[in-house]
Amino acid sequence: MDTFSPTGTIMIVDDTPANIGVLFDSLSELGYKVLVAKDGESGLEKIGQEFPDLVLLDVMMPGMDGFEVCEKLKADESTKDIPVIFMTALSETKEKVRAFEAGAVDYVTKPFQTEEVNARVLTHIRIRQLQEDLETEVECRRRAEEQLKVVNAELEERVAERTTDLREALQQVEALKDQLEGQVEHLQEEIEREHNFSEIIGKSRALMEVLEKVEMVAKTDATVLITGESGTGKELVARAVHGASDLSAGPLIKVNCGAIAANLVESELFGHEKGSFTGALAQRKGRFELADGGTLFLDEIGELSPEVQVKLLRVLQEGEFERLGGADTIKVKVRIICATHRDLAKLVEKGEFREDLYYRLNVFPIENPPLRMRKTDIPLLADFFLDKFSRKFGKSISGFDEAVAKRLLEHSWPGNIRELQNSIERAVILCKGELIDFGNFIDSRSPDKGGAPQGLDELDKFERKIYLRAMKQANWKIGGPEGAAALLDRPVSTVRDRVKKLGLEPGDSE
Ligand SMILES: Nc1ncnc2c1ncn2[C@@H]1O[C@H](COP(=O)(O)OP(=O)(O)OP(=O)(O)O)[C@@H](O)[C@H]1O
Repeated sequence: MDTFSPTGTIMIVDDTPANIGVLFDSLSELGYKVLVAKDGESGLEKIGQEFPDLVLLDVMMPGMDGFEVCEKLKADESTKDIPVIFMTALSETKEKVRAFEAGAVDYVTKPFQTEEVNARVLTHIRIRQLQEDLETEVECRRRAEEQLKVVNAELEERVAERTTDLREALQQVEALKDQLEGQVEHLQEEIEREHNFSEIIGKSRALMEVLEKVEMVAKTDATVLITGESGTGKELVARAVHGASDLSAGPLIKVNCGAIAANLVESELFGHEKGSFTGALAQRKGRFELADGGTLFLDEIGELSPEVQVKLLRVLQEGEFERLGGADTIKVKVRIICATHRDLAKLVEKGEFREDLYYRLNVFPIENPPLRMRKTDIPLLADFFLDKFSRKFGKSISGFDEAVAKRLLEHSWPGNIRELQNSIERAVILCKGELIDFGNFIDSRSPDKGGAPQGLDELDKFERKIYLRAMKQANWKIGGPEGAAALLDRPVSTVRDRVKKLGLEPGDSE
């Protein structure tokens, strides 16, 4: 059902009062507000003031006729949308066409039926209102769309800003992650290194460089030549290379080339068949055979005799050898690590060491720095040995007194870590209190009788005493199984050097 009710303002422009009267009554009765004008000019003026919702316009009027009024209304932006219904007595189609051309929406023919006029008025008011509603809605939508566009643009801008922020943050996080991963890797390597080489005490840069080299070479099968002064831990480094290698499950066989009597070196290295020489009571496997599938550590390689150097070269080149007195060729897979405290290059120069063997051995050199070049390790090592020997001898010694701690750092340690270790072992034995003091470094029960040259410090004096005793016991022989070197468990060349430096001679007193 149509619920549209007649509301709004209607302007009647007509020069015939009777017409106005009829229309006024019937439209007012329906509920419209009705305005009237009696000619074109005043009608136009009133419409411009009141803006009615519809105009009923007479065509034939004195002065300005209906067509002209209508054209003027349509030409004015403020009134052009007001619907105009012509009232005409003309039945000529031409006139009606003209009315539409002037902008009318409809016409009624005079004399008119009020129902028809009412129905047309209501229809056009309704159309006009629907049109207005539509226009309002279109405008609302247009505004909403515009606002939406603005909001979208703002959002897009914010999203772009946020994306840039997030990207930057992400880049920073990634950089941080890389950095942290690097640090973790480095720390893991350090922990691993410390764990892998846990028996090697020290944190000095020089020692770390040695351990880095150990790690690098361990996984290869390259021959390693460890150099460095006596007592710097060359054997420990050799063990570390073996321990970190793929052969670690295999044996590590050590040969001290300097300690074996020259005539036995061959048999030691390559083995012998029963009866191959006097005293060869049974077949014996040499160290090369024993080391098969593992590592052979040739310590004091610089002490090898020229004959054995040739044989060693052959094994290294061909990986095979024969036992002494044997005919069978034995093949082995052995990784070689050698060590020396001597300058092999100099020995080559002097013709005491084969050049070709030197190059075979010197594939991957590792130089162990002397203790005086890594002083930061001294307190760590001293504490380590103090702890070790305190336990061993069941003593509770908490440390070193200040003077000793200072002296330990100042001493030049010609015998390196071995010397430090031996000094601390003796001091622990002699120590009666809780702290190691200077007195513990001198054997107080055998006072110095002036046999030692002046100028040696306490540690050197003690070393002198030890060497002198060993030399006396060995009847002043340095090499050989009963020589002083074997007694002291030190290389012949070292003992020879020290005896000379300490100025020891038969007849010296302690
Ligand atoms: N970094 C270290 N941490 C703990 N102990 C060490 C360290 N370096 C060496 N030592 C100890 O010092 C002693 C001497 O070390 P090692 O025998 O390895 O020295 P070397 O250089 O082979 O000596 P040489 O040339 O006289 O044979 C050993 O008892 C060893 O355990």
